[in-house]
Amino acid sequence: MFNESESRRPLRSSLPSTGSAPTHPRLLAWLDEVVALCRPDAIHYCDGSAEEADRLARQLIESGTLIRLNDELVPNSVYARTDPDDVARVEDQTFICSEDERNAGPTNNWMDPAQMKRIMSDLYDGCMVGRTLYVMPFCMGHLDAADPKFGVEVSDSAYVVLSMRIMTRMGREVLETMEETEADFVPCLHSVGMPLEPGQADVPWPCNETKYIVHFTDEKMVWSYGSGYGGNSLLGKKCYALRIASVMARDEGWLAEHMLILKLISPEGRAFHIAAAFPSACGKTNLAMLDPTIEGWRVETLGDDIAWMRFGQDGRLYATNPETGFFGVAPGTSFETNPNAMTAIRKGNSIFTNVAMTPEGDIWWEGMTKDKPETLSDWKGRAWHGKSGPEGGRPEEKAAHPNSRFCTPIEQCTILADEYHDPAGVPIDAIIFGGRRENTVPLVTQSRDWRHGVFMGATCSSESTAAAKGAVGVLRRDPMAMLPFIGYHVADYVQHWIDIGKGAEQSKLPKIFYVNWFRRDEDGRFMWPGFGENSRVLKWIAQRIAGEVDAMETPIGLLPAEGGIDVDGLEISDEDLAGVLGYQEHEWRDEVPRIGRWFDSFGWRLPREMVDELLQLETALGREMSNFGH
Ligand SMILES: Nc1nc2c(ncn2[C@@H]2O[C@H](COP(=O)(O)OP(=O)(O)OP(=O)(O)O)[C@@H](O)[C@H]2O)c(=O)[nH]1
Ligand SMILES: O=C([O-])CC(=O)C(=O)O
Ligand SMILES: [Mn+2]
Repeated sequence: MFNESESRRPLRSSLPSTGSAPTHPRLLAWLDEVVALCRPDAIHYCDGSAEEADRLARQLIESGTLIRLNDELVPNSVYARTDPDDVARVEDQTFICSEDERNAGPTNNWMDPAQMKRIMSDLYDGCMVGRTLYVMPFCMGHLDAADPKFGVEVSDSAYVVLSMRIMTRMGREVLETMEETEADFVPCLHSVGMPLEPGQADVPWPCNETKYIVHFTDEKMVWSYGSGYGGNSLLGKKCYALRIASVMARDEGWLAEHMLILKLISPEGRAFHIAAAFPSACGKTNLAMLDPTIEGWRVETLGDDIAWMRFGQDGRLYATNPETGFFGVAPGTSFETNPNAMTAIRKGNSIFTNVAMTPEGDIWWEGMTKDKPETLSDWKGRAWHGKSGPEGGRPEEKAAHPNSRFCTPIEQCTILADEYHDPAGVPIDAIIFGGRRENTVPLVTQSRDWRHGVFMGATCSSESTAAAKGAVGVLRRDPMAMLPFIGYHVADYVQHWIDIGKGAEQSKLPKIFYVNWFRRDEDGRFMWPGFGENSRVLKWIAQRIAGEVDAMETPIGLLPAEGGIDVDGLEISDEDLAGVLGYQEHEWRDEVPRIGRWFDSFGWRLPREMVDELLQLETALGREMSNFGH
């Protein structure tokens, strides 16, 4: 695959190695090529064991990449500070390299796969000199799933090994299953892009200014170079479970989505399964672990970031979480906002990246406690005293990077639903789309039907966050919260959603809702308290599914009727409540041409159904305008 066969290149078999080598023929052939190209000094075949993780953590602590945290406060946990320029996904440098440019579509960067391979092979040439190559067989989803999805990540970063072990099923058992069943796998090649010459000292966070996150979607292969940060380096997550899997899902008739999965249980004990898509840093982890403020209602967690949904024998859509950990946004997480996440985190066995640290060796971030500790060392390693900000910095700086993260095993979540362990997953009753909009989009809207729901998802928009490099707070369309993760043409993706609905028995399809927790008043204050109070919206959704409450038909969809949302005991002014629940016609009249321009960008592949929906919205708004005479 690299068009290289020079004899000076090292042979894998001549390298010092630890762990047991695979026998899988395709894997061996691929490893031979990687070794010849990247030229690591040694190779380690990961077994995924706790002993292996311990050993690697100790090495990384010694070399200065990791700091051990206080065992009494966060047991068995470590802390990493990245290079200040390697803190988020790099969407500009993320590519979908399909053979045919037209299949990448207008929302992805594209390059000819052969050209990309030439560029990256030059970068990979000798990129692991002085380093160890780690081989990580992994499985996204259950090993005993009907159609298990295997991958093998090879990386020169032990931080990646420790993180992959938390986030995926990784190691010996996976390899054995792959070998026994002669299963194919997605090759995922990762390098931090910083070789070490003999005698050259390493830096705490090796990376390269040049970064590429590349998906060969026809071949089903991932190449990542230059970044050690989560979404760029843990290749099972966004690269495989969303970008590559979305292509598989299109071809095989299922859905790979950027969604949390939760189980909502009513006071009578009735269970509702809900999948919800919000863009990065817009509230998936928080909703997945929600602690309801309303009497008698409970939430159990199934997943907080990725959902794979397939039709079951009974014609219903079943969701599974292919991951085994949380890679959650730290700032804003507290015992008040997300007690379940805090409890899971406090059990330890976690990796914290770019948070702040107290002198006692505890973690801290903005929003964790009301008051900032007196002394801290921040995510850049600078000392903080009192309120004055970092030494040599500005007082308004944050001690934890806004995209700092905790990486924690999902099993530590005390409200994990039993069904998480079921390879068949859970039947989904409702799908929620959402975004971060300071205006226009009401707290909750139900779609009239599947097609209208797909329209809501396809036109979903959000203000950008710190989860990706670039300006924060810029409004962009983010279809189904998948904008950075669709592995093919966005129009075909929306068509796929429409087709999923067409092929199904309508009454068995999940109901679709659109929510917005982020509406603000003129002073920029959030009008809806959010977090645990979002349970009031979930209750309305459950009651809609059960047919227990009425809704109001409006041009934009079905809104809660007067008194429909349970606000018993909620501290909210009538003005704020009306402000979040209602919709402003003038805002929607402004929204229609924006949606039109968004759809224009799809080109001729834009599904006809979406044009119809937009026309219907426009007409309904027009009619409404004349009805009310303004
Ligand atoms: N105002 C408000 N903020 C919220 C709410 N839910 C979450 N947030 C904030 O949104 C930010 C991100 O929330 P997360 O739940 O971590 O987002 P996510 O969608 O899981 O993010 P990724 O892991 O990047 O995919 C945090 O700062 C939260 O405090 C809410 O209901 N209201
Ligand atoms: O992928 C990452 O780095 C973190 C994440 O969940 C997201 O950005 O949606
Ligand atoms: Mn995410």
